[in-house]
Amino acid sequence: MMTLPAPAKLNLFLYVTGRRDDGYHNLQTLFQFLDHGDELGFEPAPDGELALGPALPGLAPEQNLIIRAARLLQSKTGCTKGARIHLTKRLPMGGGLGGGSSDAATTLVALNRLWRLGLTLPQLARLGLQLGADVPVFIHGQAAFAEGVGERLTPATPPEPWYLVLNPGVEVATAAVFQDPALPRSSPVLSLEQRLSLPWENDCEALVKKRRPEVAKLLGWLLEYAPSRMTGTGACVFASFNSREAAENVLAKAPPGSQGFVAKGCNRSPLQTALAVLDRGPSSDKKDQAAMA
Ligand SMILES: C[C@](O)(CO)[C@H](O)COP(=O)(O)OP(=O)(O)OC[C@H]1O[C@@H](n2ccc(N)nc2=O)[C@H](O)[C@@H]1O
Ligand SMILES: Nc1ncnc2c1ncn2[C@@H]1O[C@H](COP(=O)(O)OP(=O)(O)OP(=O)(O)O)[C@@H](O)[C@H]1O
Repeated sequence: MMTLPAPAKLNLFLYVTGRRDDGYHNLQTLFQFLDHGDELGFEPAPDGELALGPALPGLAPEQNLIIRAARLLQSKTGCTKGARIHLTKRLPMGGGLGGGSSDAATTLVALNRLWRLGLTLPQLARLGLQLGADVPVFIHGQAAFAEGVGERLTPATPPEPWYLVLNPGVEVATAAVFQDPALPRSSPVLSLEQRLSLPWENDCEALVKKRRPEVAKLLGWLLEYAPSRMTGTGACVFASFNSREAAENVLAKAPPGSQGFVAKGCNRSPLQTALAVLDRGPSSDKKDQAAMA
């Protein structure tokens, strides 16, 4: 079984700079990964068979981005191989942590290896974009300033603090936020340097706080302890700390009904780190040990 992580992302800032003719929005956002997320296991299966378990409540397997990613890869390459996929779901759905997109990205990268298709990361990222605006950054696996709908990526190296992520327990549909007439859509297009030097904000935050009092309440609570924001289109909120211990101390006091976790910000995706370990293989570990002895 090939086991690989599907990490969460945070949008450290998120500005909406305009609406395109197709209804999608141009953004300027800073993506960073977390060392916390879902986990996927992949095993070969015959005759193009695709099986996924356990099922996610309320989501038919054919709608799951994991199966959609696998089918897309089969149809684009004509591959007739199959896979059995095991999903350990840890990320809240509709939480703004990109769980579905990350699952799709890990599936594309893993099956490209399992089925020996030889697609490059840019080719996989182009395929992934058909599944969701956030999929390409998960495939490239490097923290990035994203523009366009999220597909134009410039690598970035923001600080890597500890984060406390809190989930108010409500699901926010991304499409509903982008369709809302009250969403501000005219932030200026600035350079990465300008964006980094200005305060980091999220253009969706005020609207979601208004529509979802649970988000407003939790963010208000968290702001008492540390600088805090919403990620993506919500509903999760996050605050940064200098140490794991400081973040865990605040988690221990979190209001009843909220759920959360502490994780480290990573500019290199845990998926890339796991793939590098796979590539090195057990034999090169032994060689390293021998070289160090
Ligand atoms: C807002 C972010 O979370 C920032 O990371 C993402 O850009 C959202 O990415 P995602 O969940 O992969 O979104 P998609 O599945 O591609 O799109 C969901 C819906 O959100 C809207 N949408 C999404 C991304 C974008 N740049 N403009 C949009 O208007 C579209 O109505 C779309 O139908
Ligand atoms: N493997 C999957 N994991 C989670 N959601 C999935 C998956 N496949 C399909 N979905 C659908 O996608 C929707 C959004 O899920 P996701 O967890 O990616 O939201 P999100 O964290 O808000 O993402 P983003 O920040 O990219 O908007 C879910 O409500 C669900 O209907």
